[in-house]
Amino acid sequence: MSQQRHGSTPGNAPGDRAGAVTAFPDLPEATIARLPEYLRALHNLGEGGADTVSSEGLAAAAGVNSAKLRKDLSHLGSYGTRGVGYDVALLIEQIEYVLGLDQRRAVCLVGLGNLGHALAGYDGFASRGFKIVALFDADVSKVGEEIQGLTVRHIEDLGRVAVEENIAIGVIATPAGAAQTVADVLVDAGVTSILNFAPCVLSVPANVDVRKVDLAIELQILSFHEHRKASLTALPGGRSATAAGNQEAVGS
Ligand SMILES: NC(=O)c1ccc[n+]([C@@H]2O[C@H](COP(=O)([O-])OP(=O)(O)OC[C@H]3O[C@@H](n4cnc5c(N)ncnc54)[C@H](O)[C@@H]3O)[C@@H](O)[C@H]2O)c1
Repeated sequence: MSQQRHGSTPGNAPGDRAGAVTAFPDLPEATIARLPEYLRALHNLGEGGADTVSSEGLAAAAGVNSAKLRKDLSHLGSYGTRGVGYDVALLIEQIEYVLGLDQRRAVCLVGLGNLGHALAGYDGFASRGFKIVALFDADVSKVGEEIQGLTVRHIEDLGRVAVEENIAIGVIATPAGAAQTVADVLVDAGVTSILNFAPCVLSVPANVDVRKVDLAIELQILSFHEHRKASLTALPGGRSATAAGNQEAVGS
């Protein structure tokens, strides 16, 4: 098998955008979720001087199993070269193309409280294809504040600024009680992708994509795994005494 360039599979060639529009790869959600992990690992490998990487090497660097990785990359038409592996630069290009990272997306952030300040102050988004171009809050005492060279604007200005700045993605970092109102403002402004940090479900039109980030949910999932590990070690032959204590603590 040989590594195939974009275009060897219909519709994923950086140099063949017209084809891509007509046959954009229809990727499983789980694959889409892993592509950024591959990309991060590939950038690290490239910065470390690697030109090629085996599927096992990339899988280990991305923290997934290699069969899953090969399957994921086959969706992009990328199979690697037997005995050589994947071309790091080419694979970066392919993944960035599929994720749409070859176009820098303008992002706005709504809610400049504790979380909003941390997000606005983070300089790692730009290197990964995103630029925060506008900040909004409803609290007049925050309007006018400068954060990382941007001035906090009033939420009432969002509609106008979204058009001026061609904002593609809106990040919500307001309390849950305000998040739906903010989502409505974003949707009315033509924003079709929302990243929601508020712990609530948003109601949006079908053409709007919402991703939710909830650290409490992640902790609850880890809690489940802790609980399960404790249950297993409590079985005969396991570390029952310690496990029983853990299980009680997790389950309480
Ligand atoms: N996803 C996570 O893992 C995670 C972690 C921490 C906090 N959060 C959530 O993030 C949100 C923000 O948390 P925080 O600690 O920064 O809160 P905060 O109270 O410090 O800040 C909220 C900000 O939103 C602004 N705001 C309120 N209503 C608004 C509106 N209608 N339009 C524009 N701005 C408005 C407030 O003026 C304030 O500046 C909360 O919903 C919180 O539960 C999520």
